[in-house]
Amino acid sequence: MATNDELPIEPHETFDTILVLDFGSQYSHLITRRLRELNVYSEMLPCTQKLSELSWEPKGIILSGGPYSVYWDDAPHVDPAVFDLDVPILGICYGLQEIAWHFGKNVLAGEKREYGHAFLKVERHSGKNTHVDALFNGLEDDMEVWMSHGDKLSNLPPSFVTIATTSNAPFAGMAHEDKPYYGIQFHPEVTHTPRGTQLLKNFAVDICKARQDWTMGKFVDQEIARIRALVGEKGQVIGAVSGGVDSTVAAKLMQEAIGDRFHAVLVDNGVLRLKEAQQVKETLTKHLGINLTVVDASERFLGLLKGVKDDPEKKRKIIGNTFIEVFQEEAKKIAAEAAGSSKAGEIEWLLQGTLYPDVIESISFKGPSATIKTHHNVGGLLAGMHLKLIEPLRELFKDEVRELGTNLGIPEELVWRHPFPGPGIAIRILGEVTPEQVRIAREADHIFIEEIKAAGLYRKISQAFAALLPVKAVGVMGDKRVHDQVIALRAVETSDFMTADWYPFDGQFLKKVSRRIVNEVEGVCRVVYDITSKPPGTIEME
Ligand SMILES: Nc1ncnc2c1ncn2[C@@H]1O[C@H](COP(=O)(O)OP(=O)(O)OP(=O)(O)O)[C@@H](O)[C@H]1O
Ligand SMILES: O=c1[nH]c(=O)c2[nH+]cn([C@@H]3O[C@H](COP(=O)(O)O)[C@@H](O)[C@H]3O)c2[nH]1
Ligand SMILES: NC(=O)CC[C@H](N)C(=O)O
Ligand SMILES: [Mg+2]
Repeated sequence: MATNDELPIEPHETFDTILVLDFGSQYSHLITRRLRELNVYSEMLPCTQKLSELSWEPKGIILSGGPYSVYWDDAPHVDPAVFDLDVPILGICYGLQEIAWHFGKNVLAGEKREYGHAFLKVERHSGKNTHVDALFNGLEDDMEVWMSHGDKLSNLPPSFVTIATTSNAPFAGMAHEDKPYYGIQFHPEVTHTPRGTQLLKNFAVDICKARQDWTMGKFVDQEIARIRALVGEKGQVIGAVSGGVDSTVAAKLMQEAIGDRFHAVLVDNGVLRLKEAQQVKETLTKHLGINLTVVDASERFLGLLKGVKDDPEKKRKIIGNTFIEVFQEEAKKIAAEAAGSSKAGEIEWLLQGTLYPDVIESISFKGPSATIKTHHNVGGLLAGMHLKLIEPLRELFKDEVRELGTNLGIPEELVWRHPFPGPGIAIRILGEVTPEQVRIAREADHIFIEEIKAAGLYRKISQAFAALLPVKAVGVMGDKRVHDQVIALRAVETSDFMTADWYPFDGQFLKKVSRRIVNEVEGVCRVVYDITSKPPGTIEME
């Protein structure tokens, strides 16, 4: 493990790094993911990144796809200084067009758009110019690829040769005769291009000569060393820990790094899942040795939520703000308790479970996307508390966090838990949140999840829950008329939670869940299944 003197501060300083410059494609982050799967470290920055402001040297640069046309007046362009760096460059789709535009201004709107599968013919040049073939080395002459473009090159820029064609795109692949510059019109990062990962490997490993040494184990060692150096010998850290995978993994890292100088706090806001606070406490304390305080603030939260009926944003704000208040009070208490002891230092740091997609969103050159709903945010704690942030997962994607959690010995059922929002069941109870409504929603949710697990479907589904609708329907139970509430089940499949599709359960499964909920949960006489994708729906109900 590194000592403080030789402390590796950022992964790009120790690992050979491929820089992805993002032009706004929906798939840009997948390029980074694919490279990391090859154990090549990669980071993504906006396409507008000034190279003079970059403090580290990439081994290679990939220009991503994007929704613009390079010939538009307001199209984004890469800092021309990338072509002065002595590193290989690969342009993908818009990226190819950007290279062509830089060298020849030769891109225009095609007569035919090309979306979906296409057959690529590779052109080899061995003999005179072997390096231009390097991108397709070891790949077949005919490849299935995936395209998504409307623009095309009118001709090759000077000094480039064709390395691949499709029936609609005579310049589907090009390479510079002397320099390691390549462009491809198709997307190697999507699974619909079956040999795409091999192509990215050819670029990163063979052409850029990047070492394949990015592993979770090394990342953990570095991160622990970095945390120790940041916090110092005495510093104390407080962390909001929900029992969700992100905050649990972050907490485990902190605990490994600084032991009992890390204080994890779980706020029971009265709208957690059934018996959740107890279970999380047990898992974190007993199995993971994390010093967790559960603050029971359920009455306070439910008191504040009383009477809030028609405005979901109001619920979210009440919960978000009260989280902050409770957390601040707790930080003060911990500091006061530690004040007398010899090891005590001030609480200067706040742990957050920020992931790479959140970072990407906030650095996007397009700016953050429109607010659909206010996600409760521990970042809001900063103003009053003057805490500095530690975000050990800020370079990782969710599936990498799961891998890291597994490496750290966190039990599988915790690592693979479905995400659960901070405002909890409150945003799954449409209408007023009362203790009785919480009971109904919780019990129904518990049955639904129990059945999903029993059917072996939990890992196939990305997120599932029961919501409680604010309407009553008539039913007949035991020959008596009932007038009770309606539960809506929701289960979705998604890779990034930005878009999602509802899960196609079979009828028998739904029958069983419905029967159990109506029989076992008092106050419910009907169950419906939500078959809305996102968009236009969102995953949560409010
Ligand atoms: N009940 C809670 N008590 C303390 N902190 C919480 C609570 N709920 C949420 N948080 C904080 O808010 C952060 C964001 O919540 P979010 O649900 O996105 O992440 P998570 O709970 O760690 O993981 P997951 O996405 O798997 O649910 C958490 O990482 C945690 O710091
Ligand atoms: O910690 C959180 N605080 C919130 O306020 C919040 N709102 C939504 N979510 C989660 O975000 C993902 C996308 O949800 P939506 O489609 O409903 O926006 C889903 O996984 C949601 O559960 C939240 N998580
Ligand atoms: N996917 C892309 O990068 C598309 C690039 C460009 N907008 C085109 O239509 O050709
Ligand atoms: Mg959560």
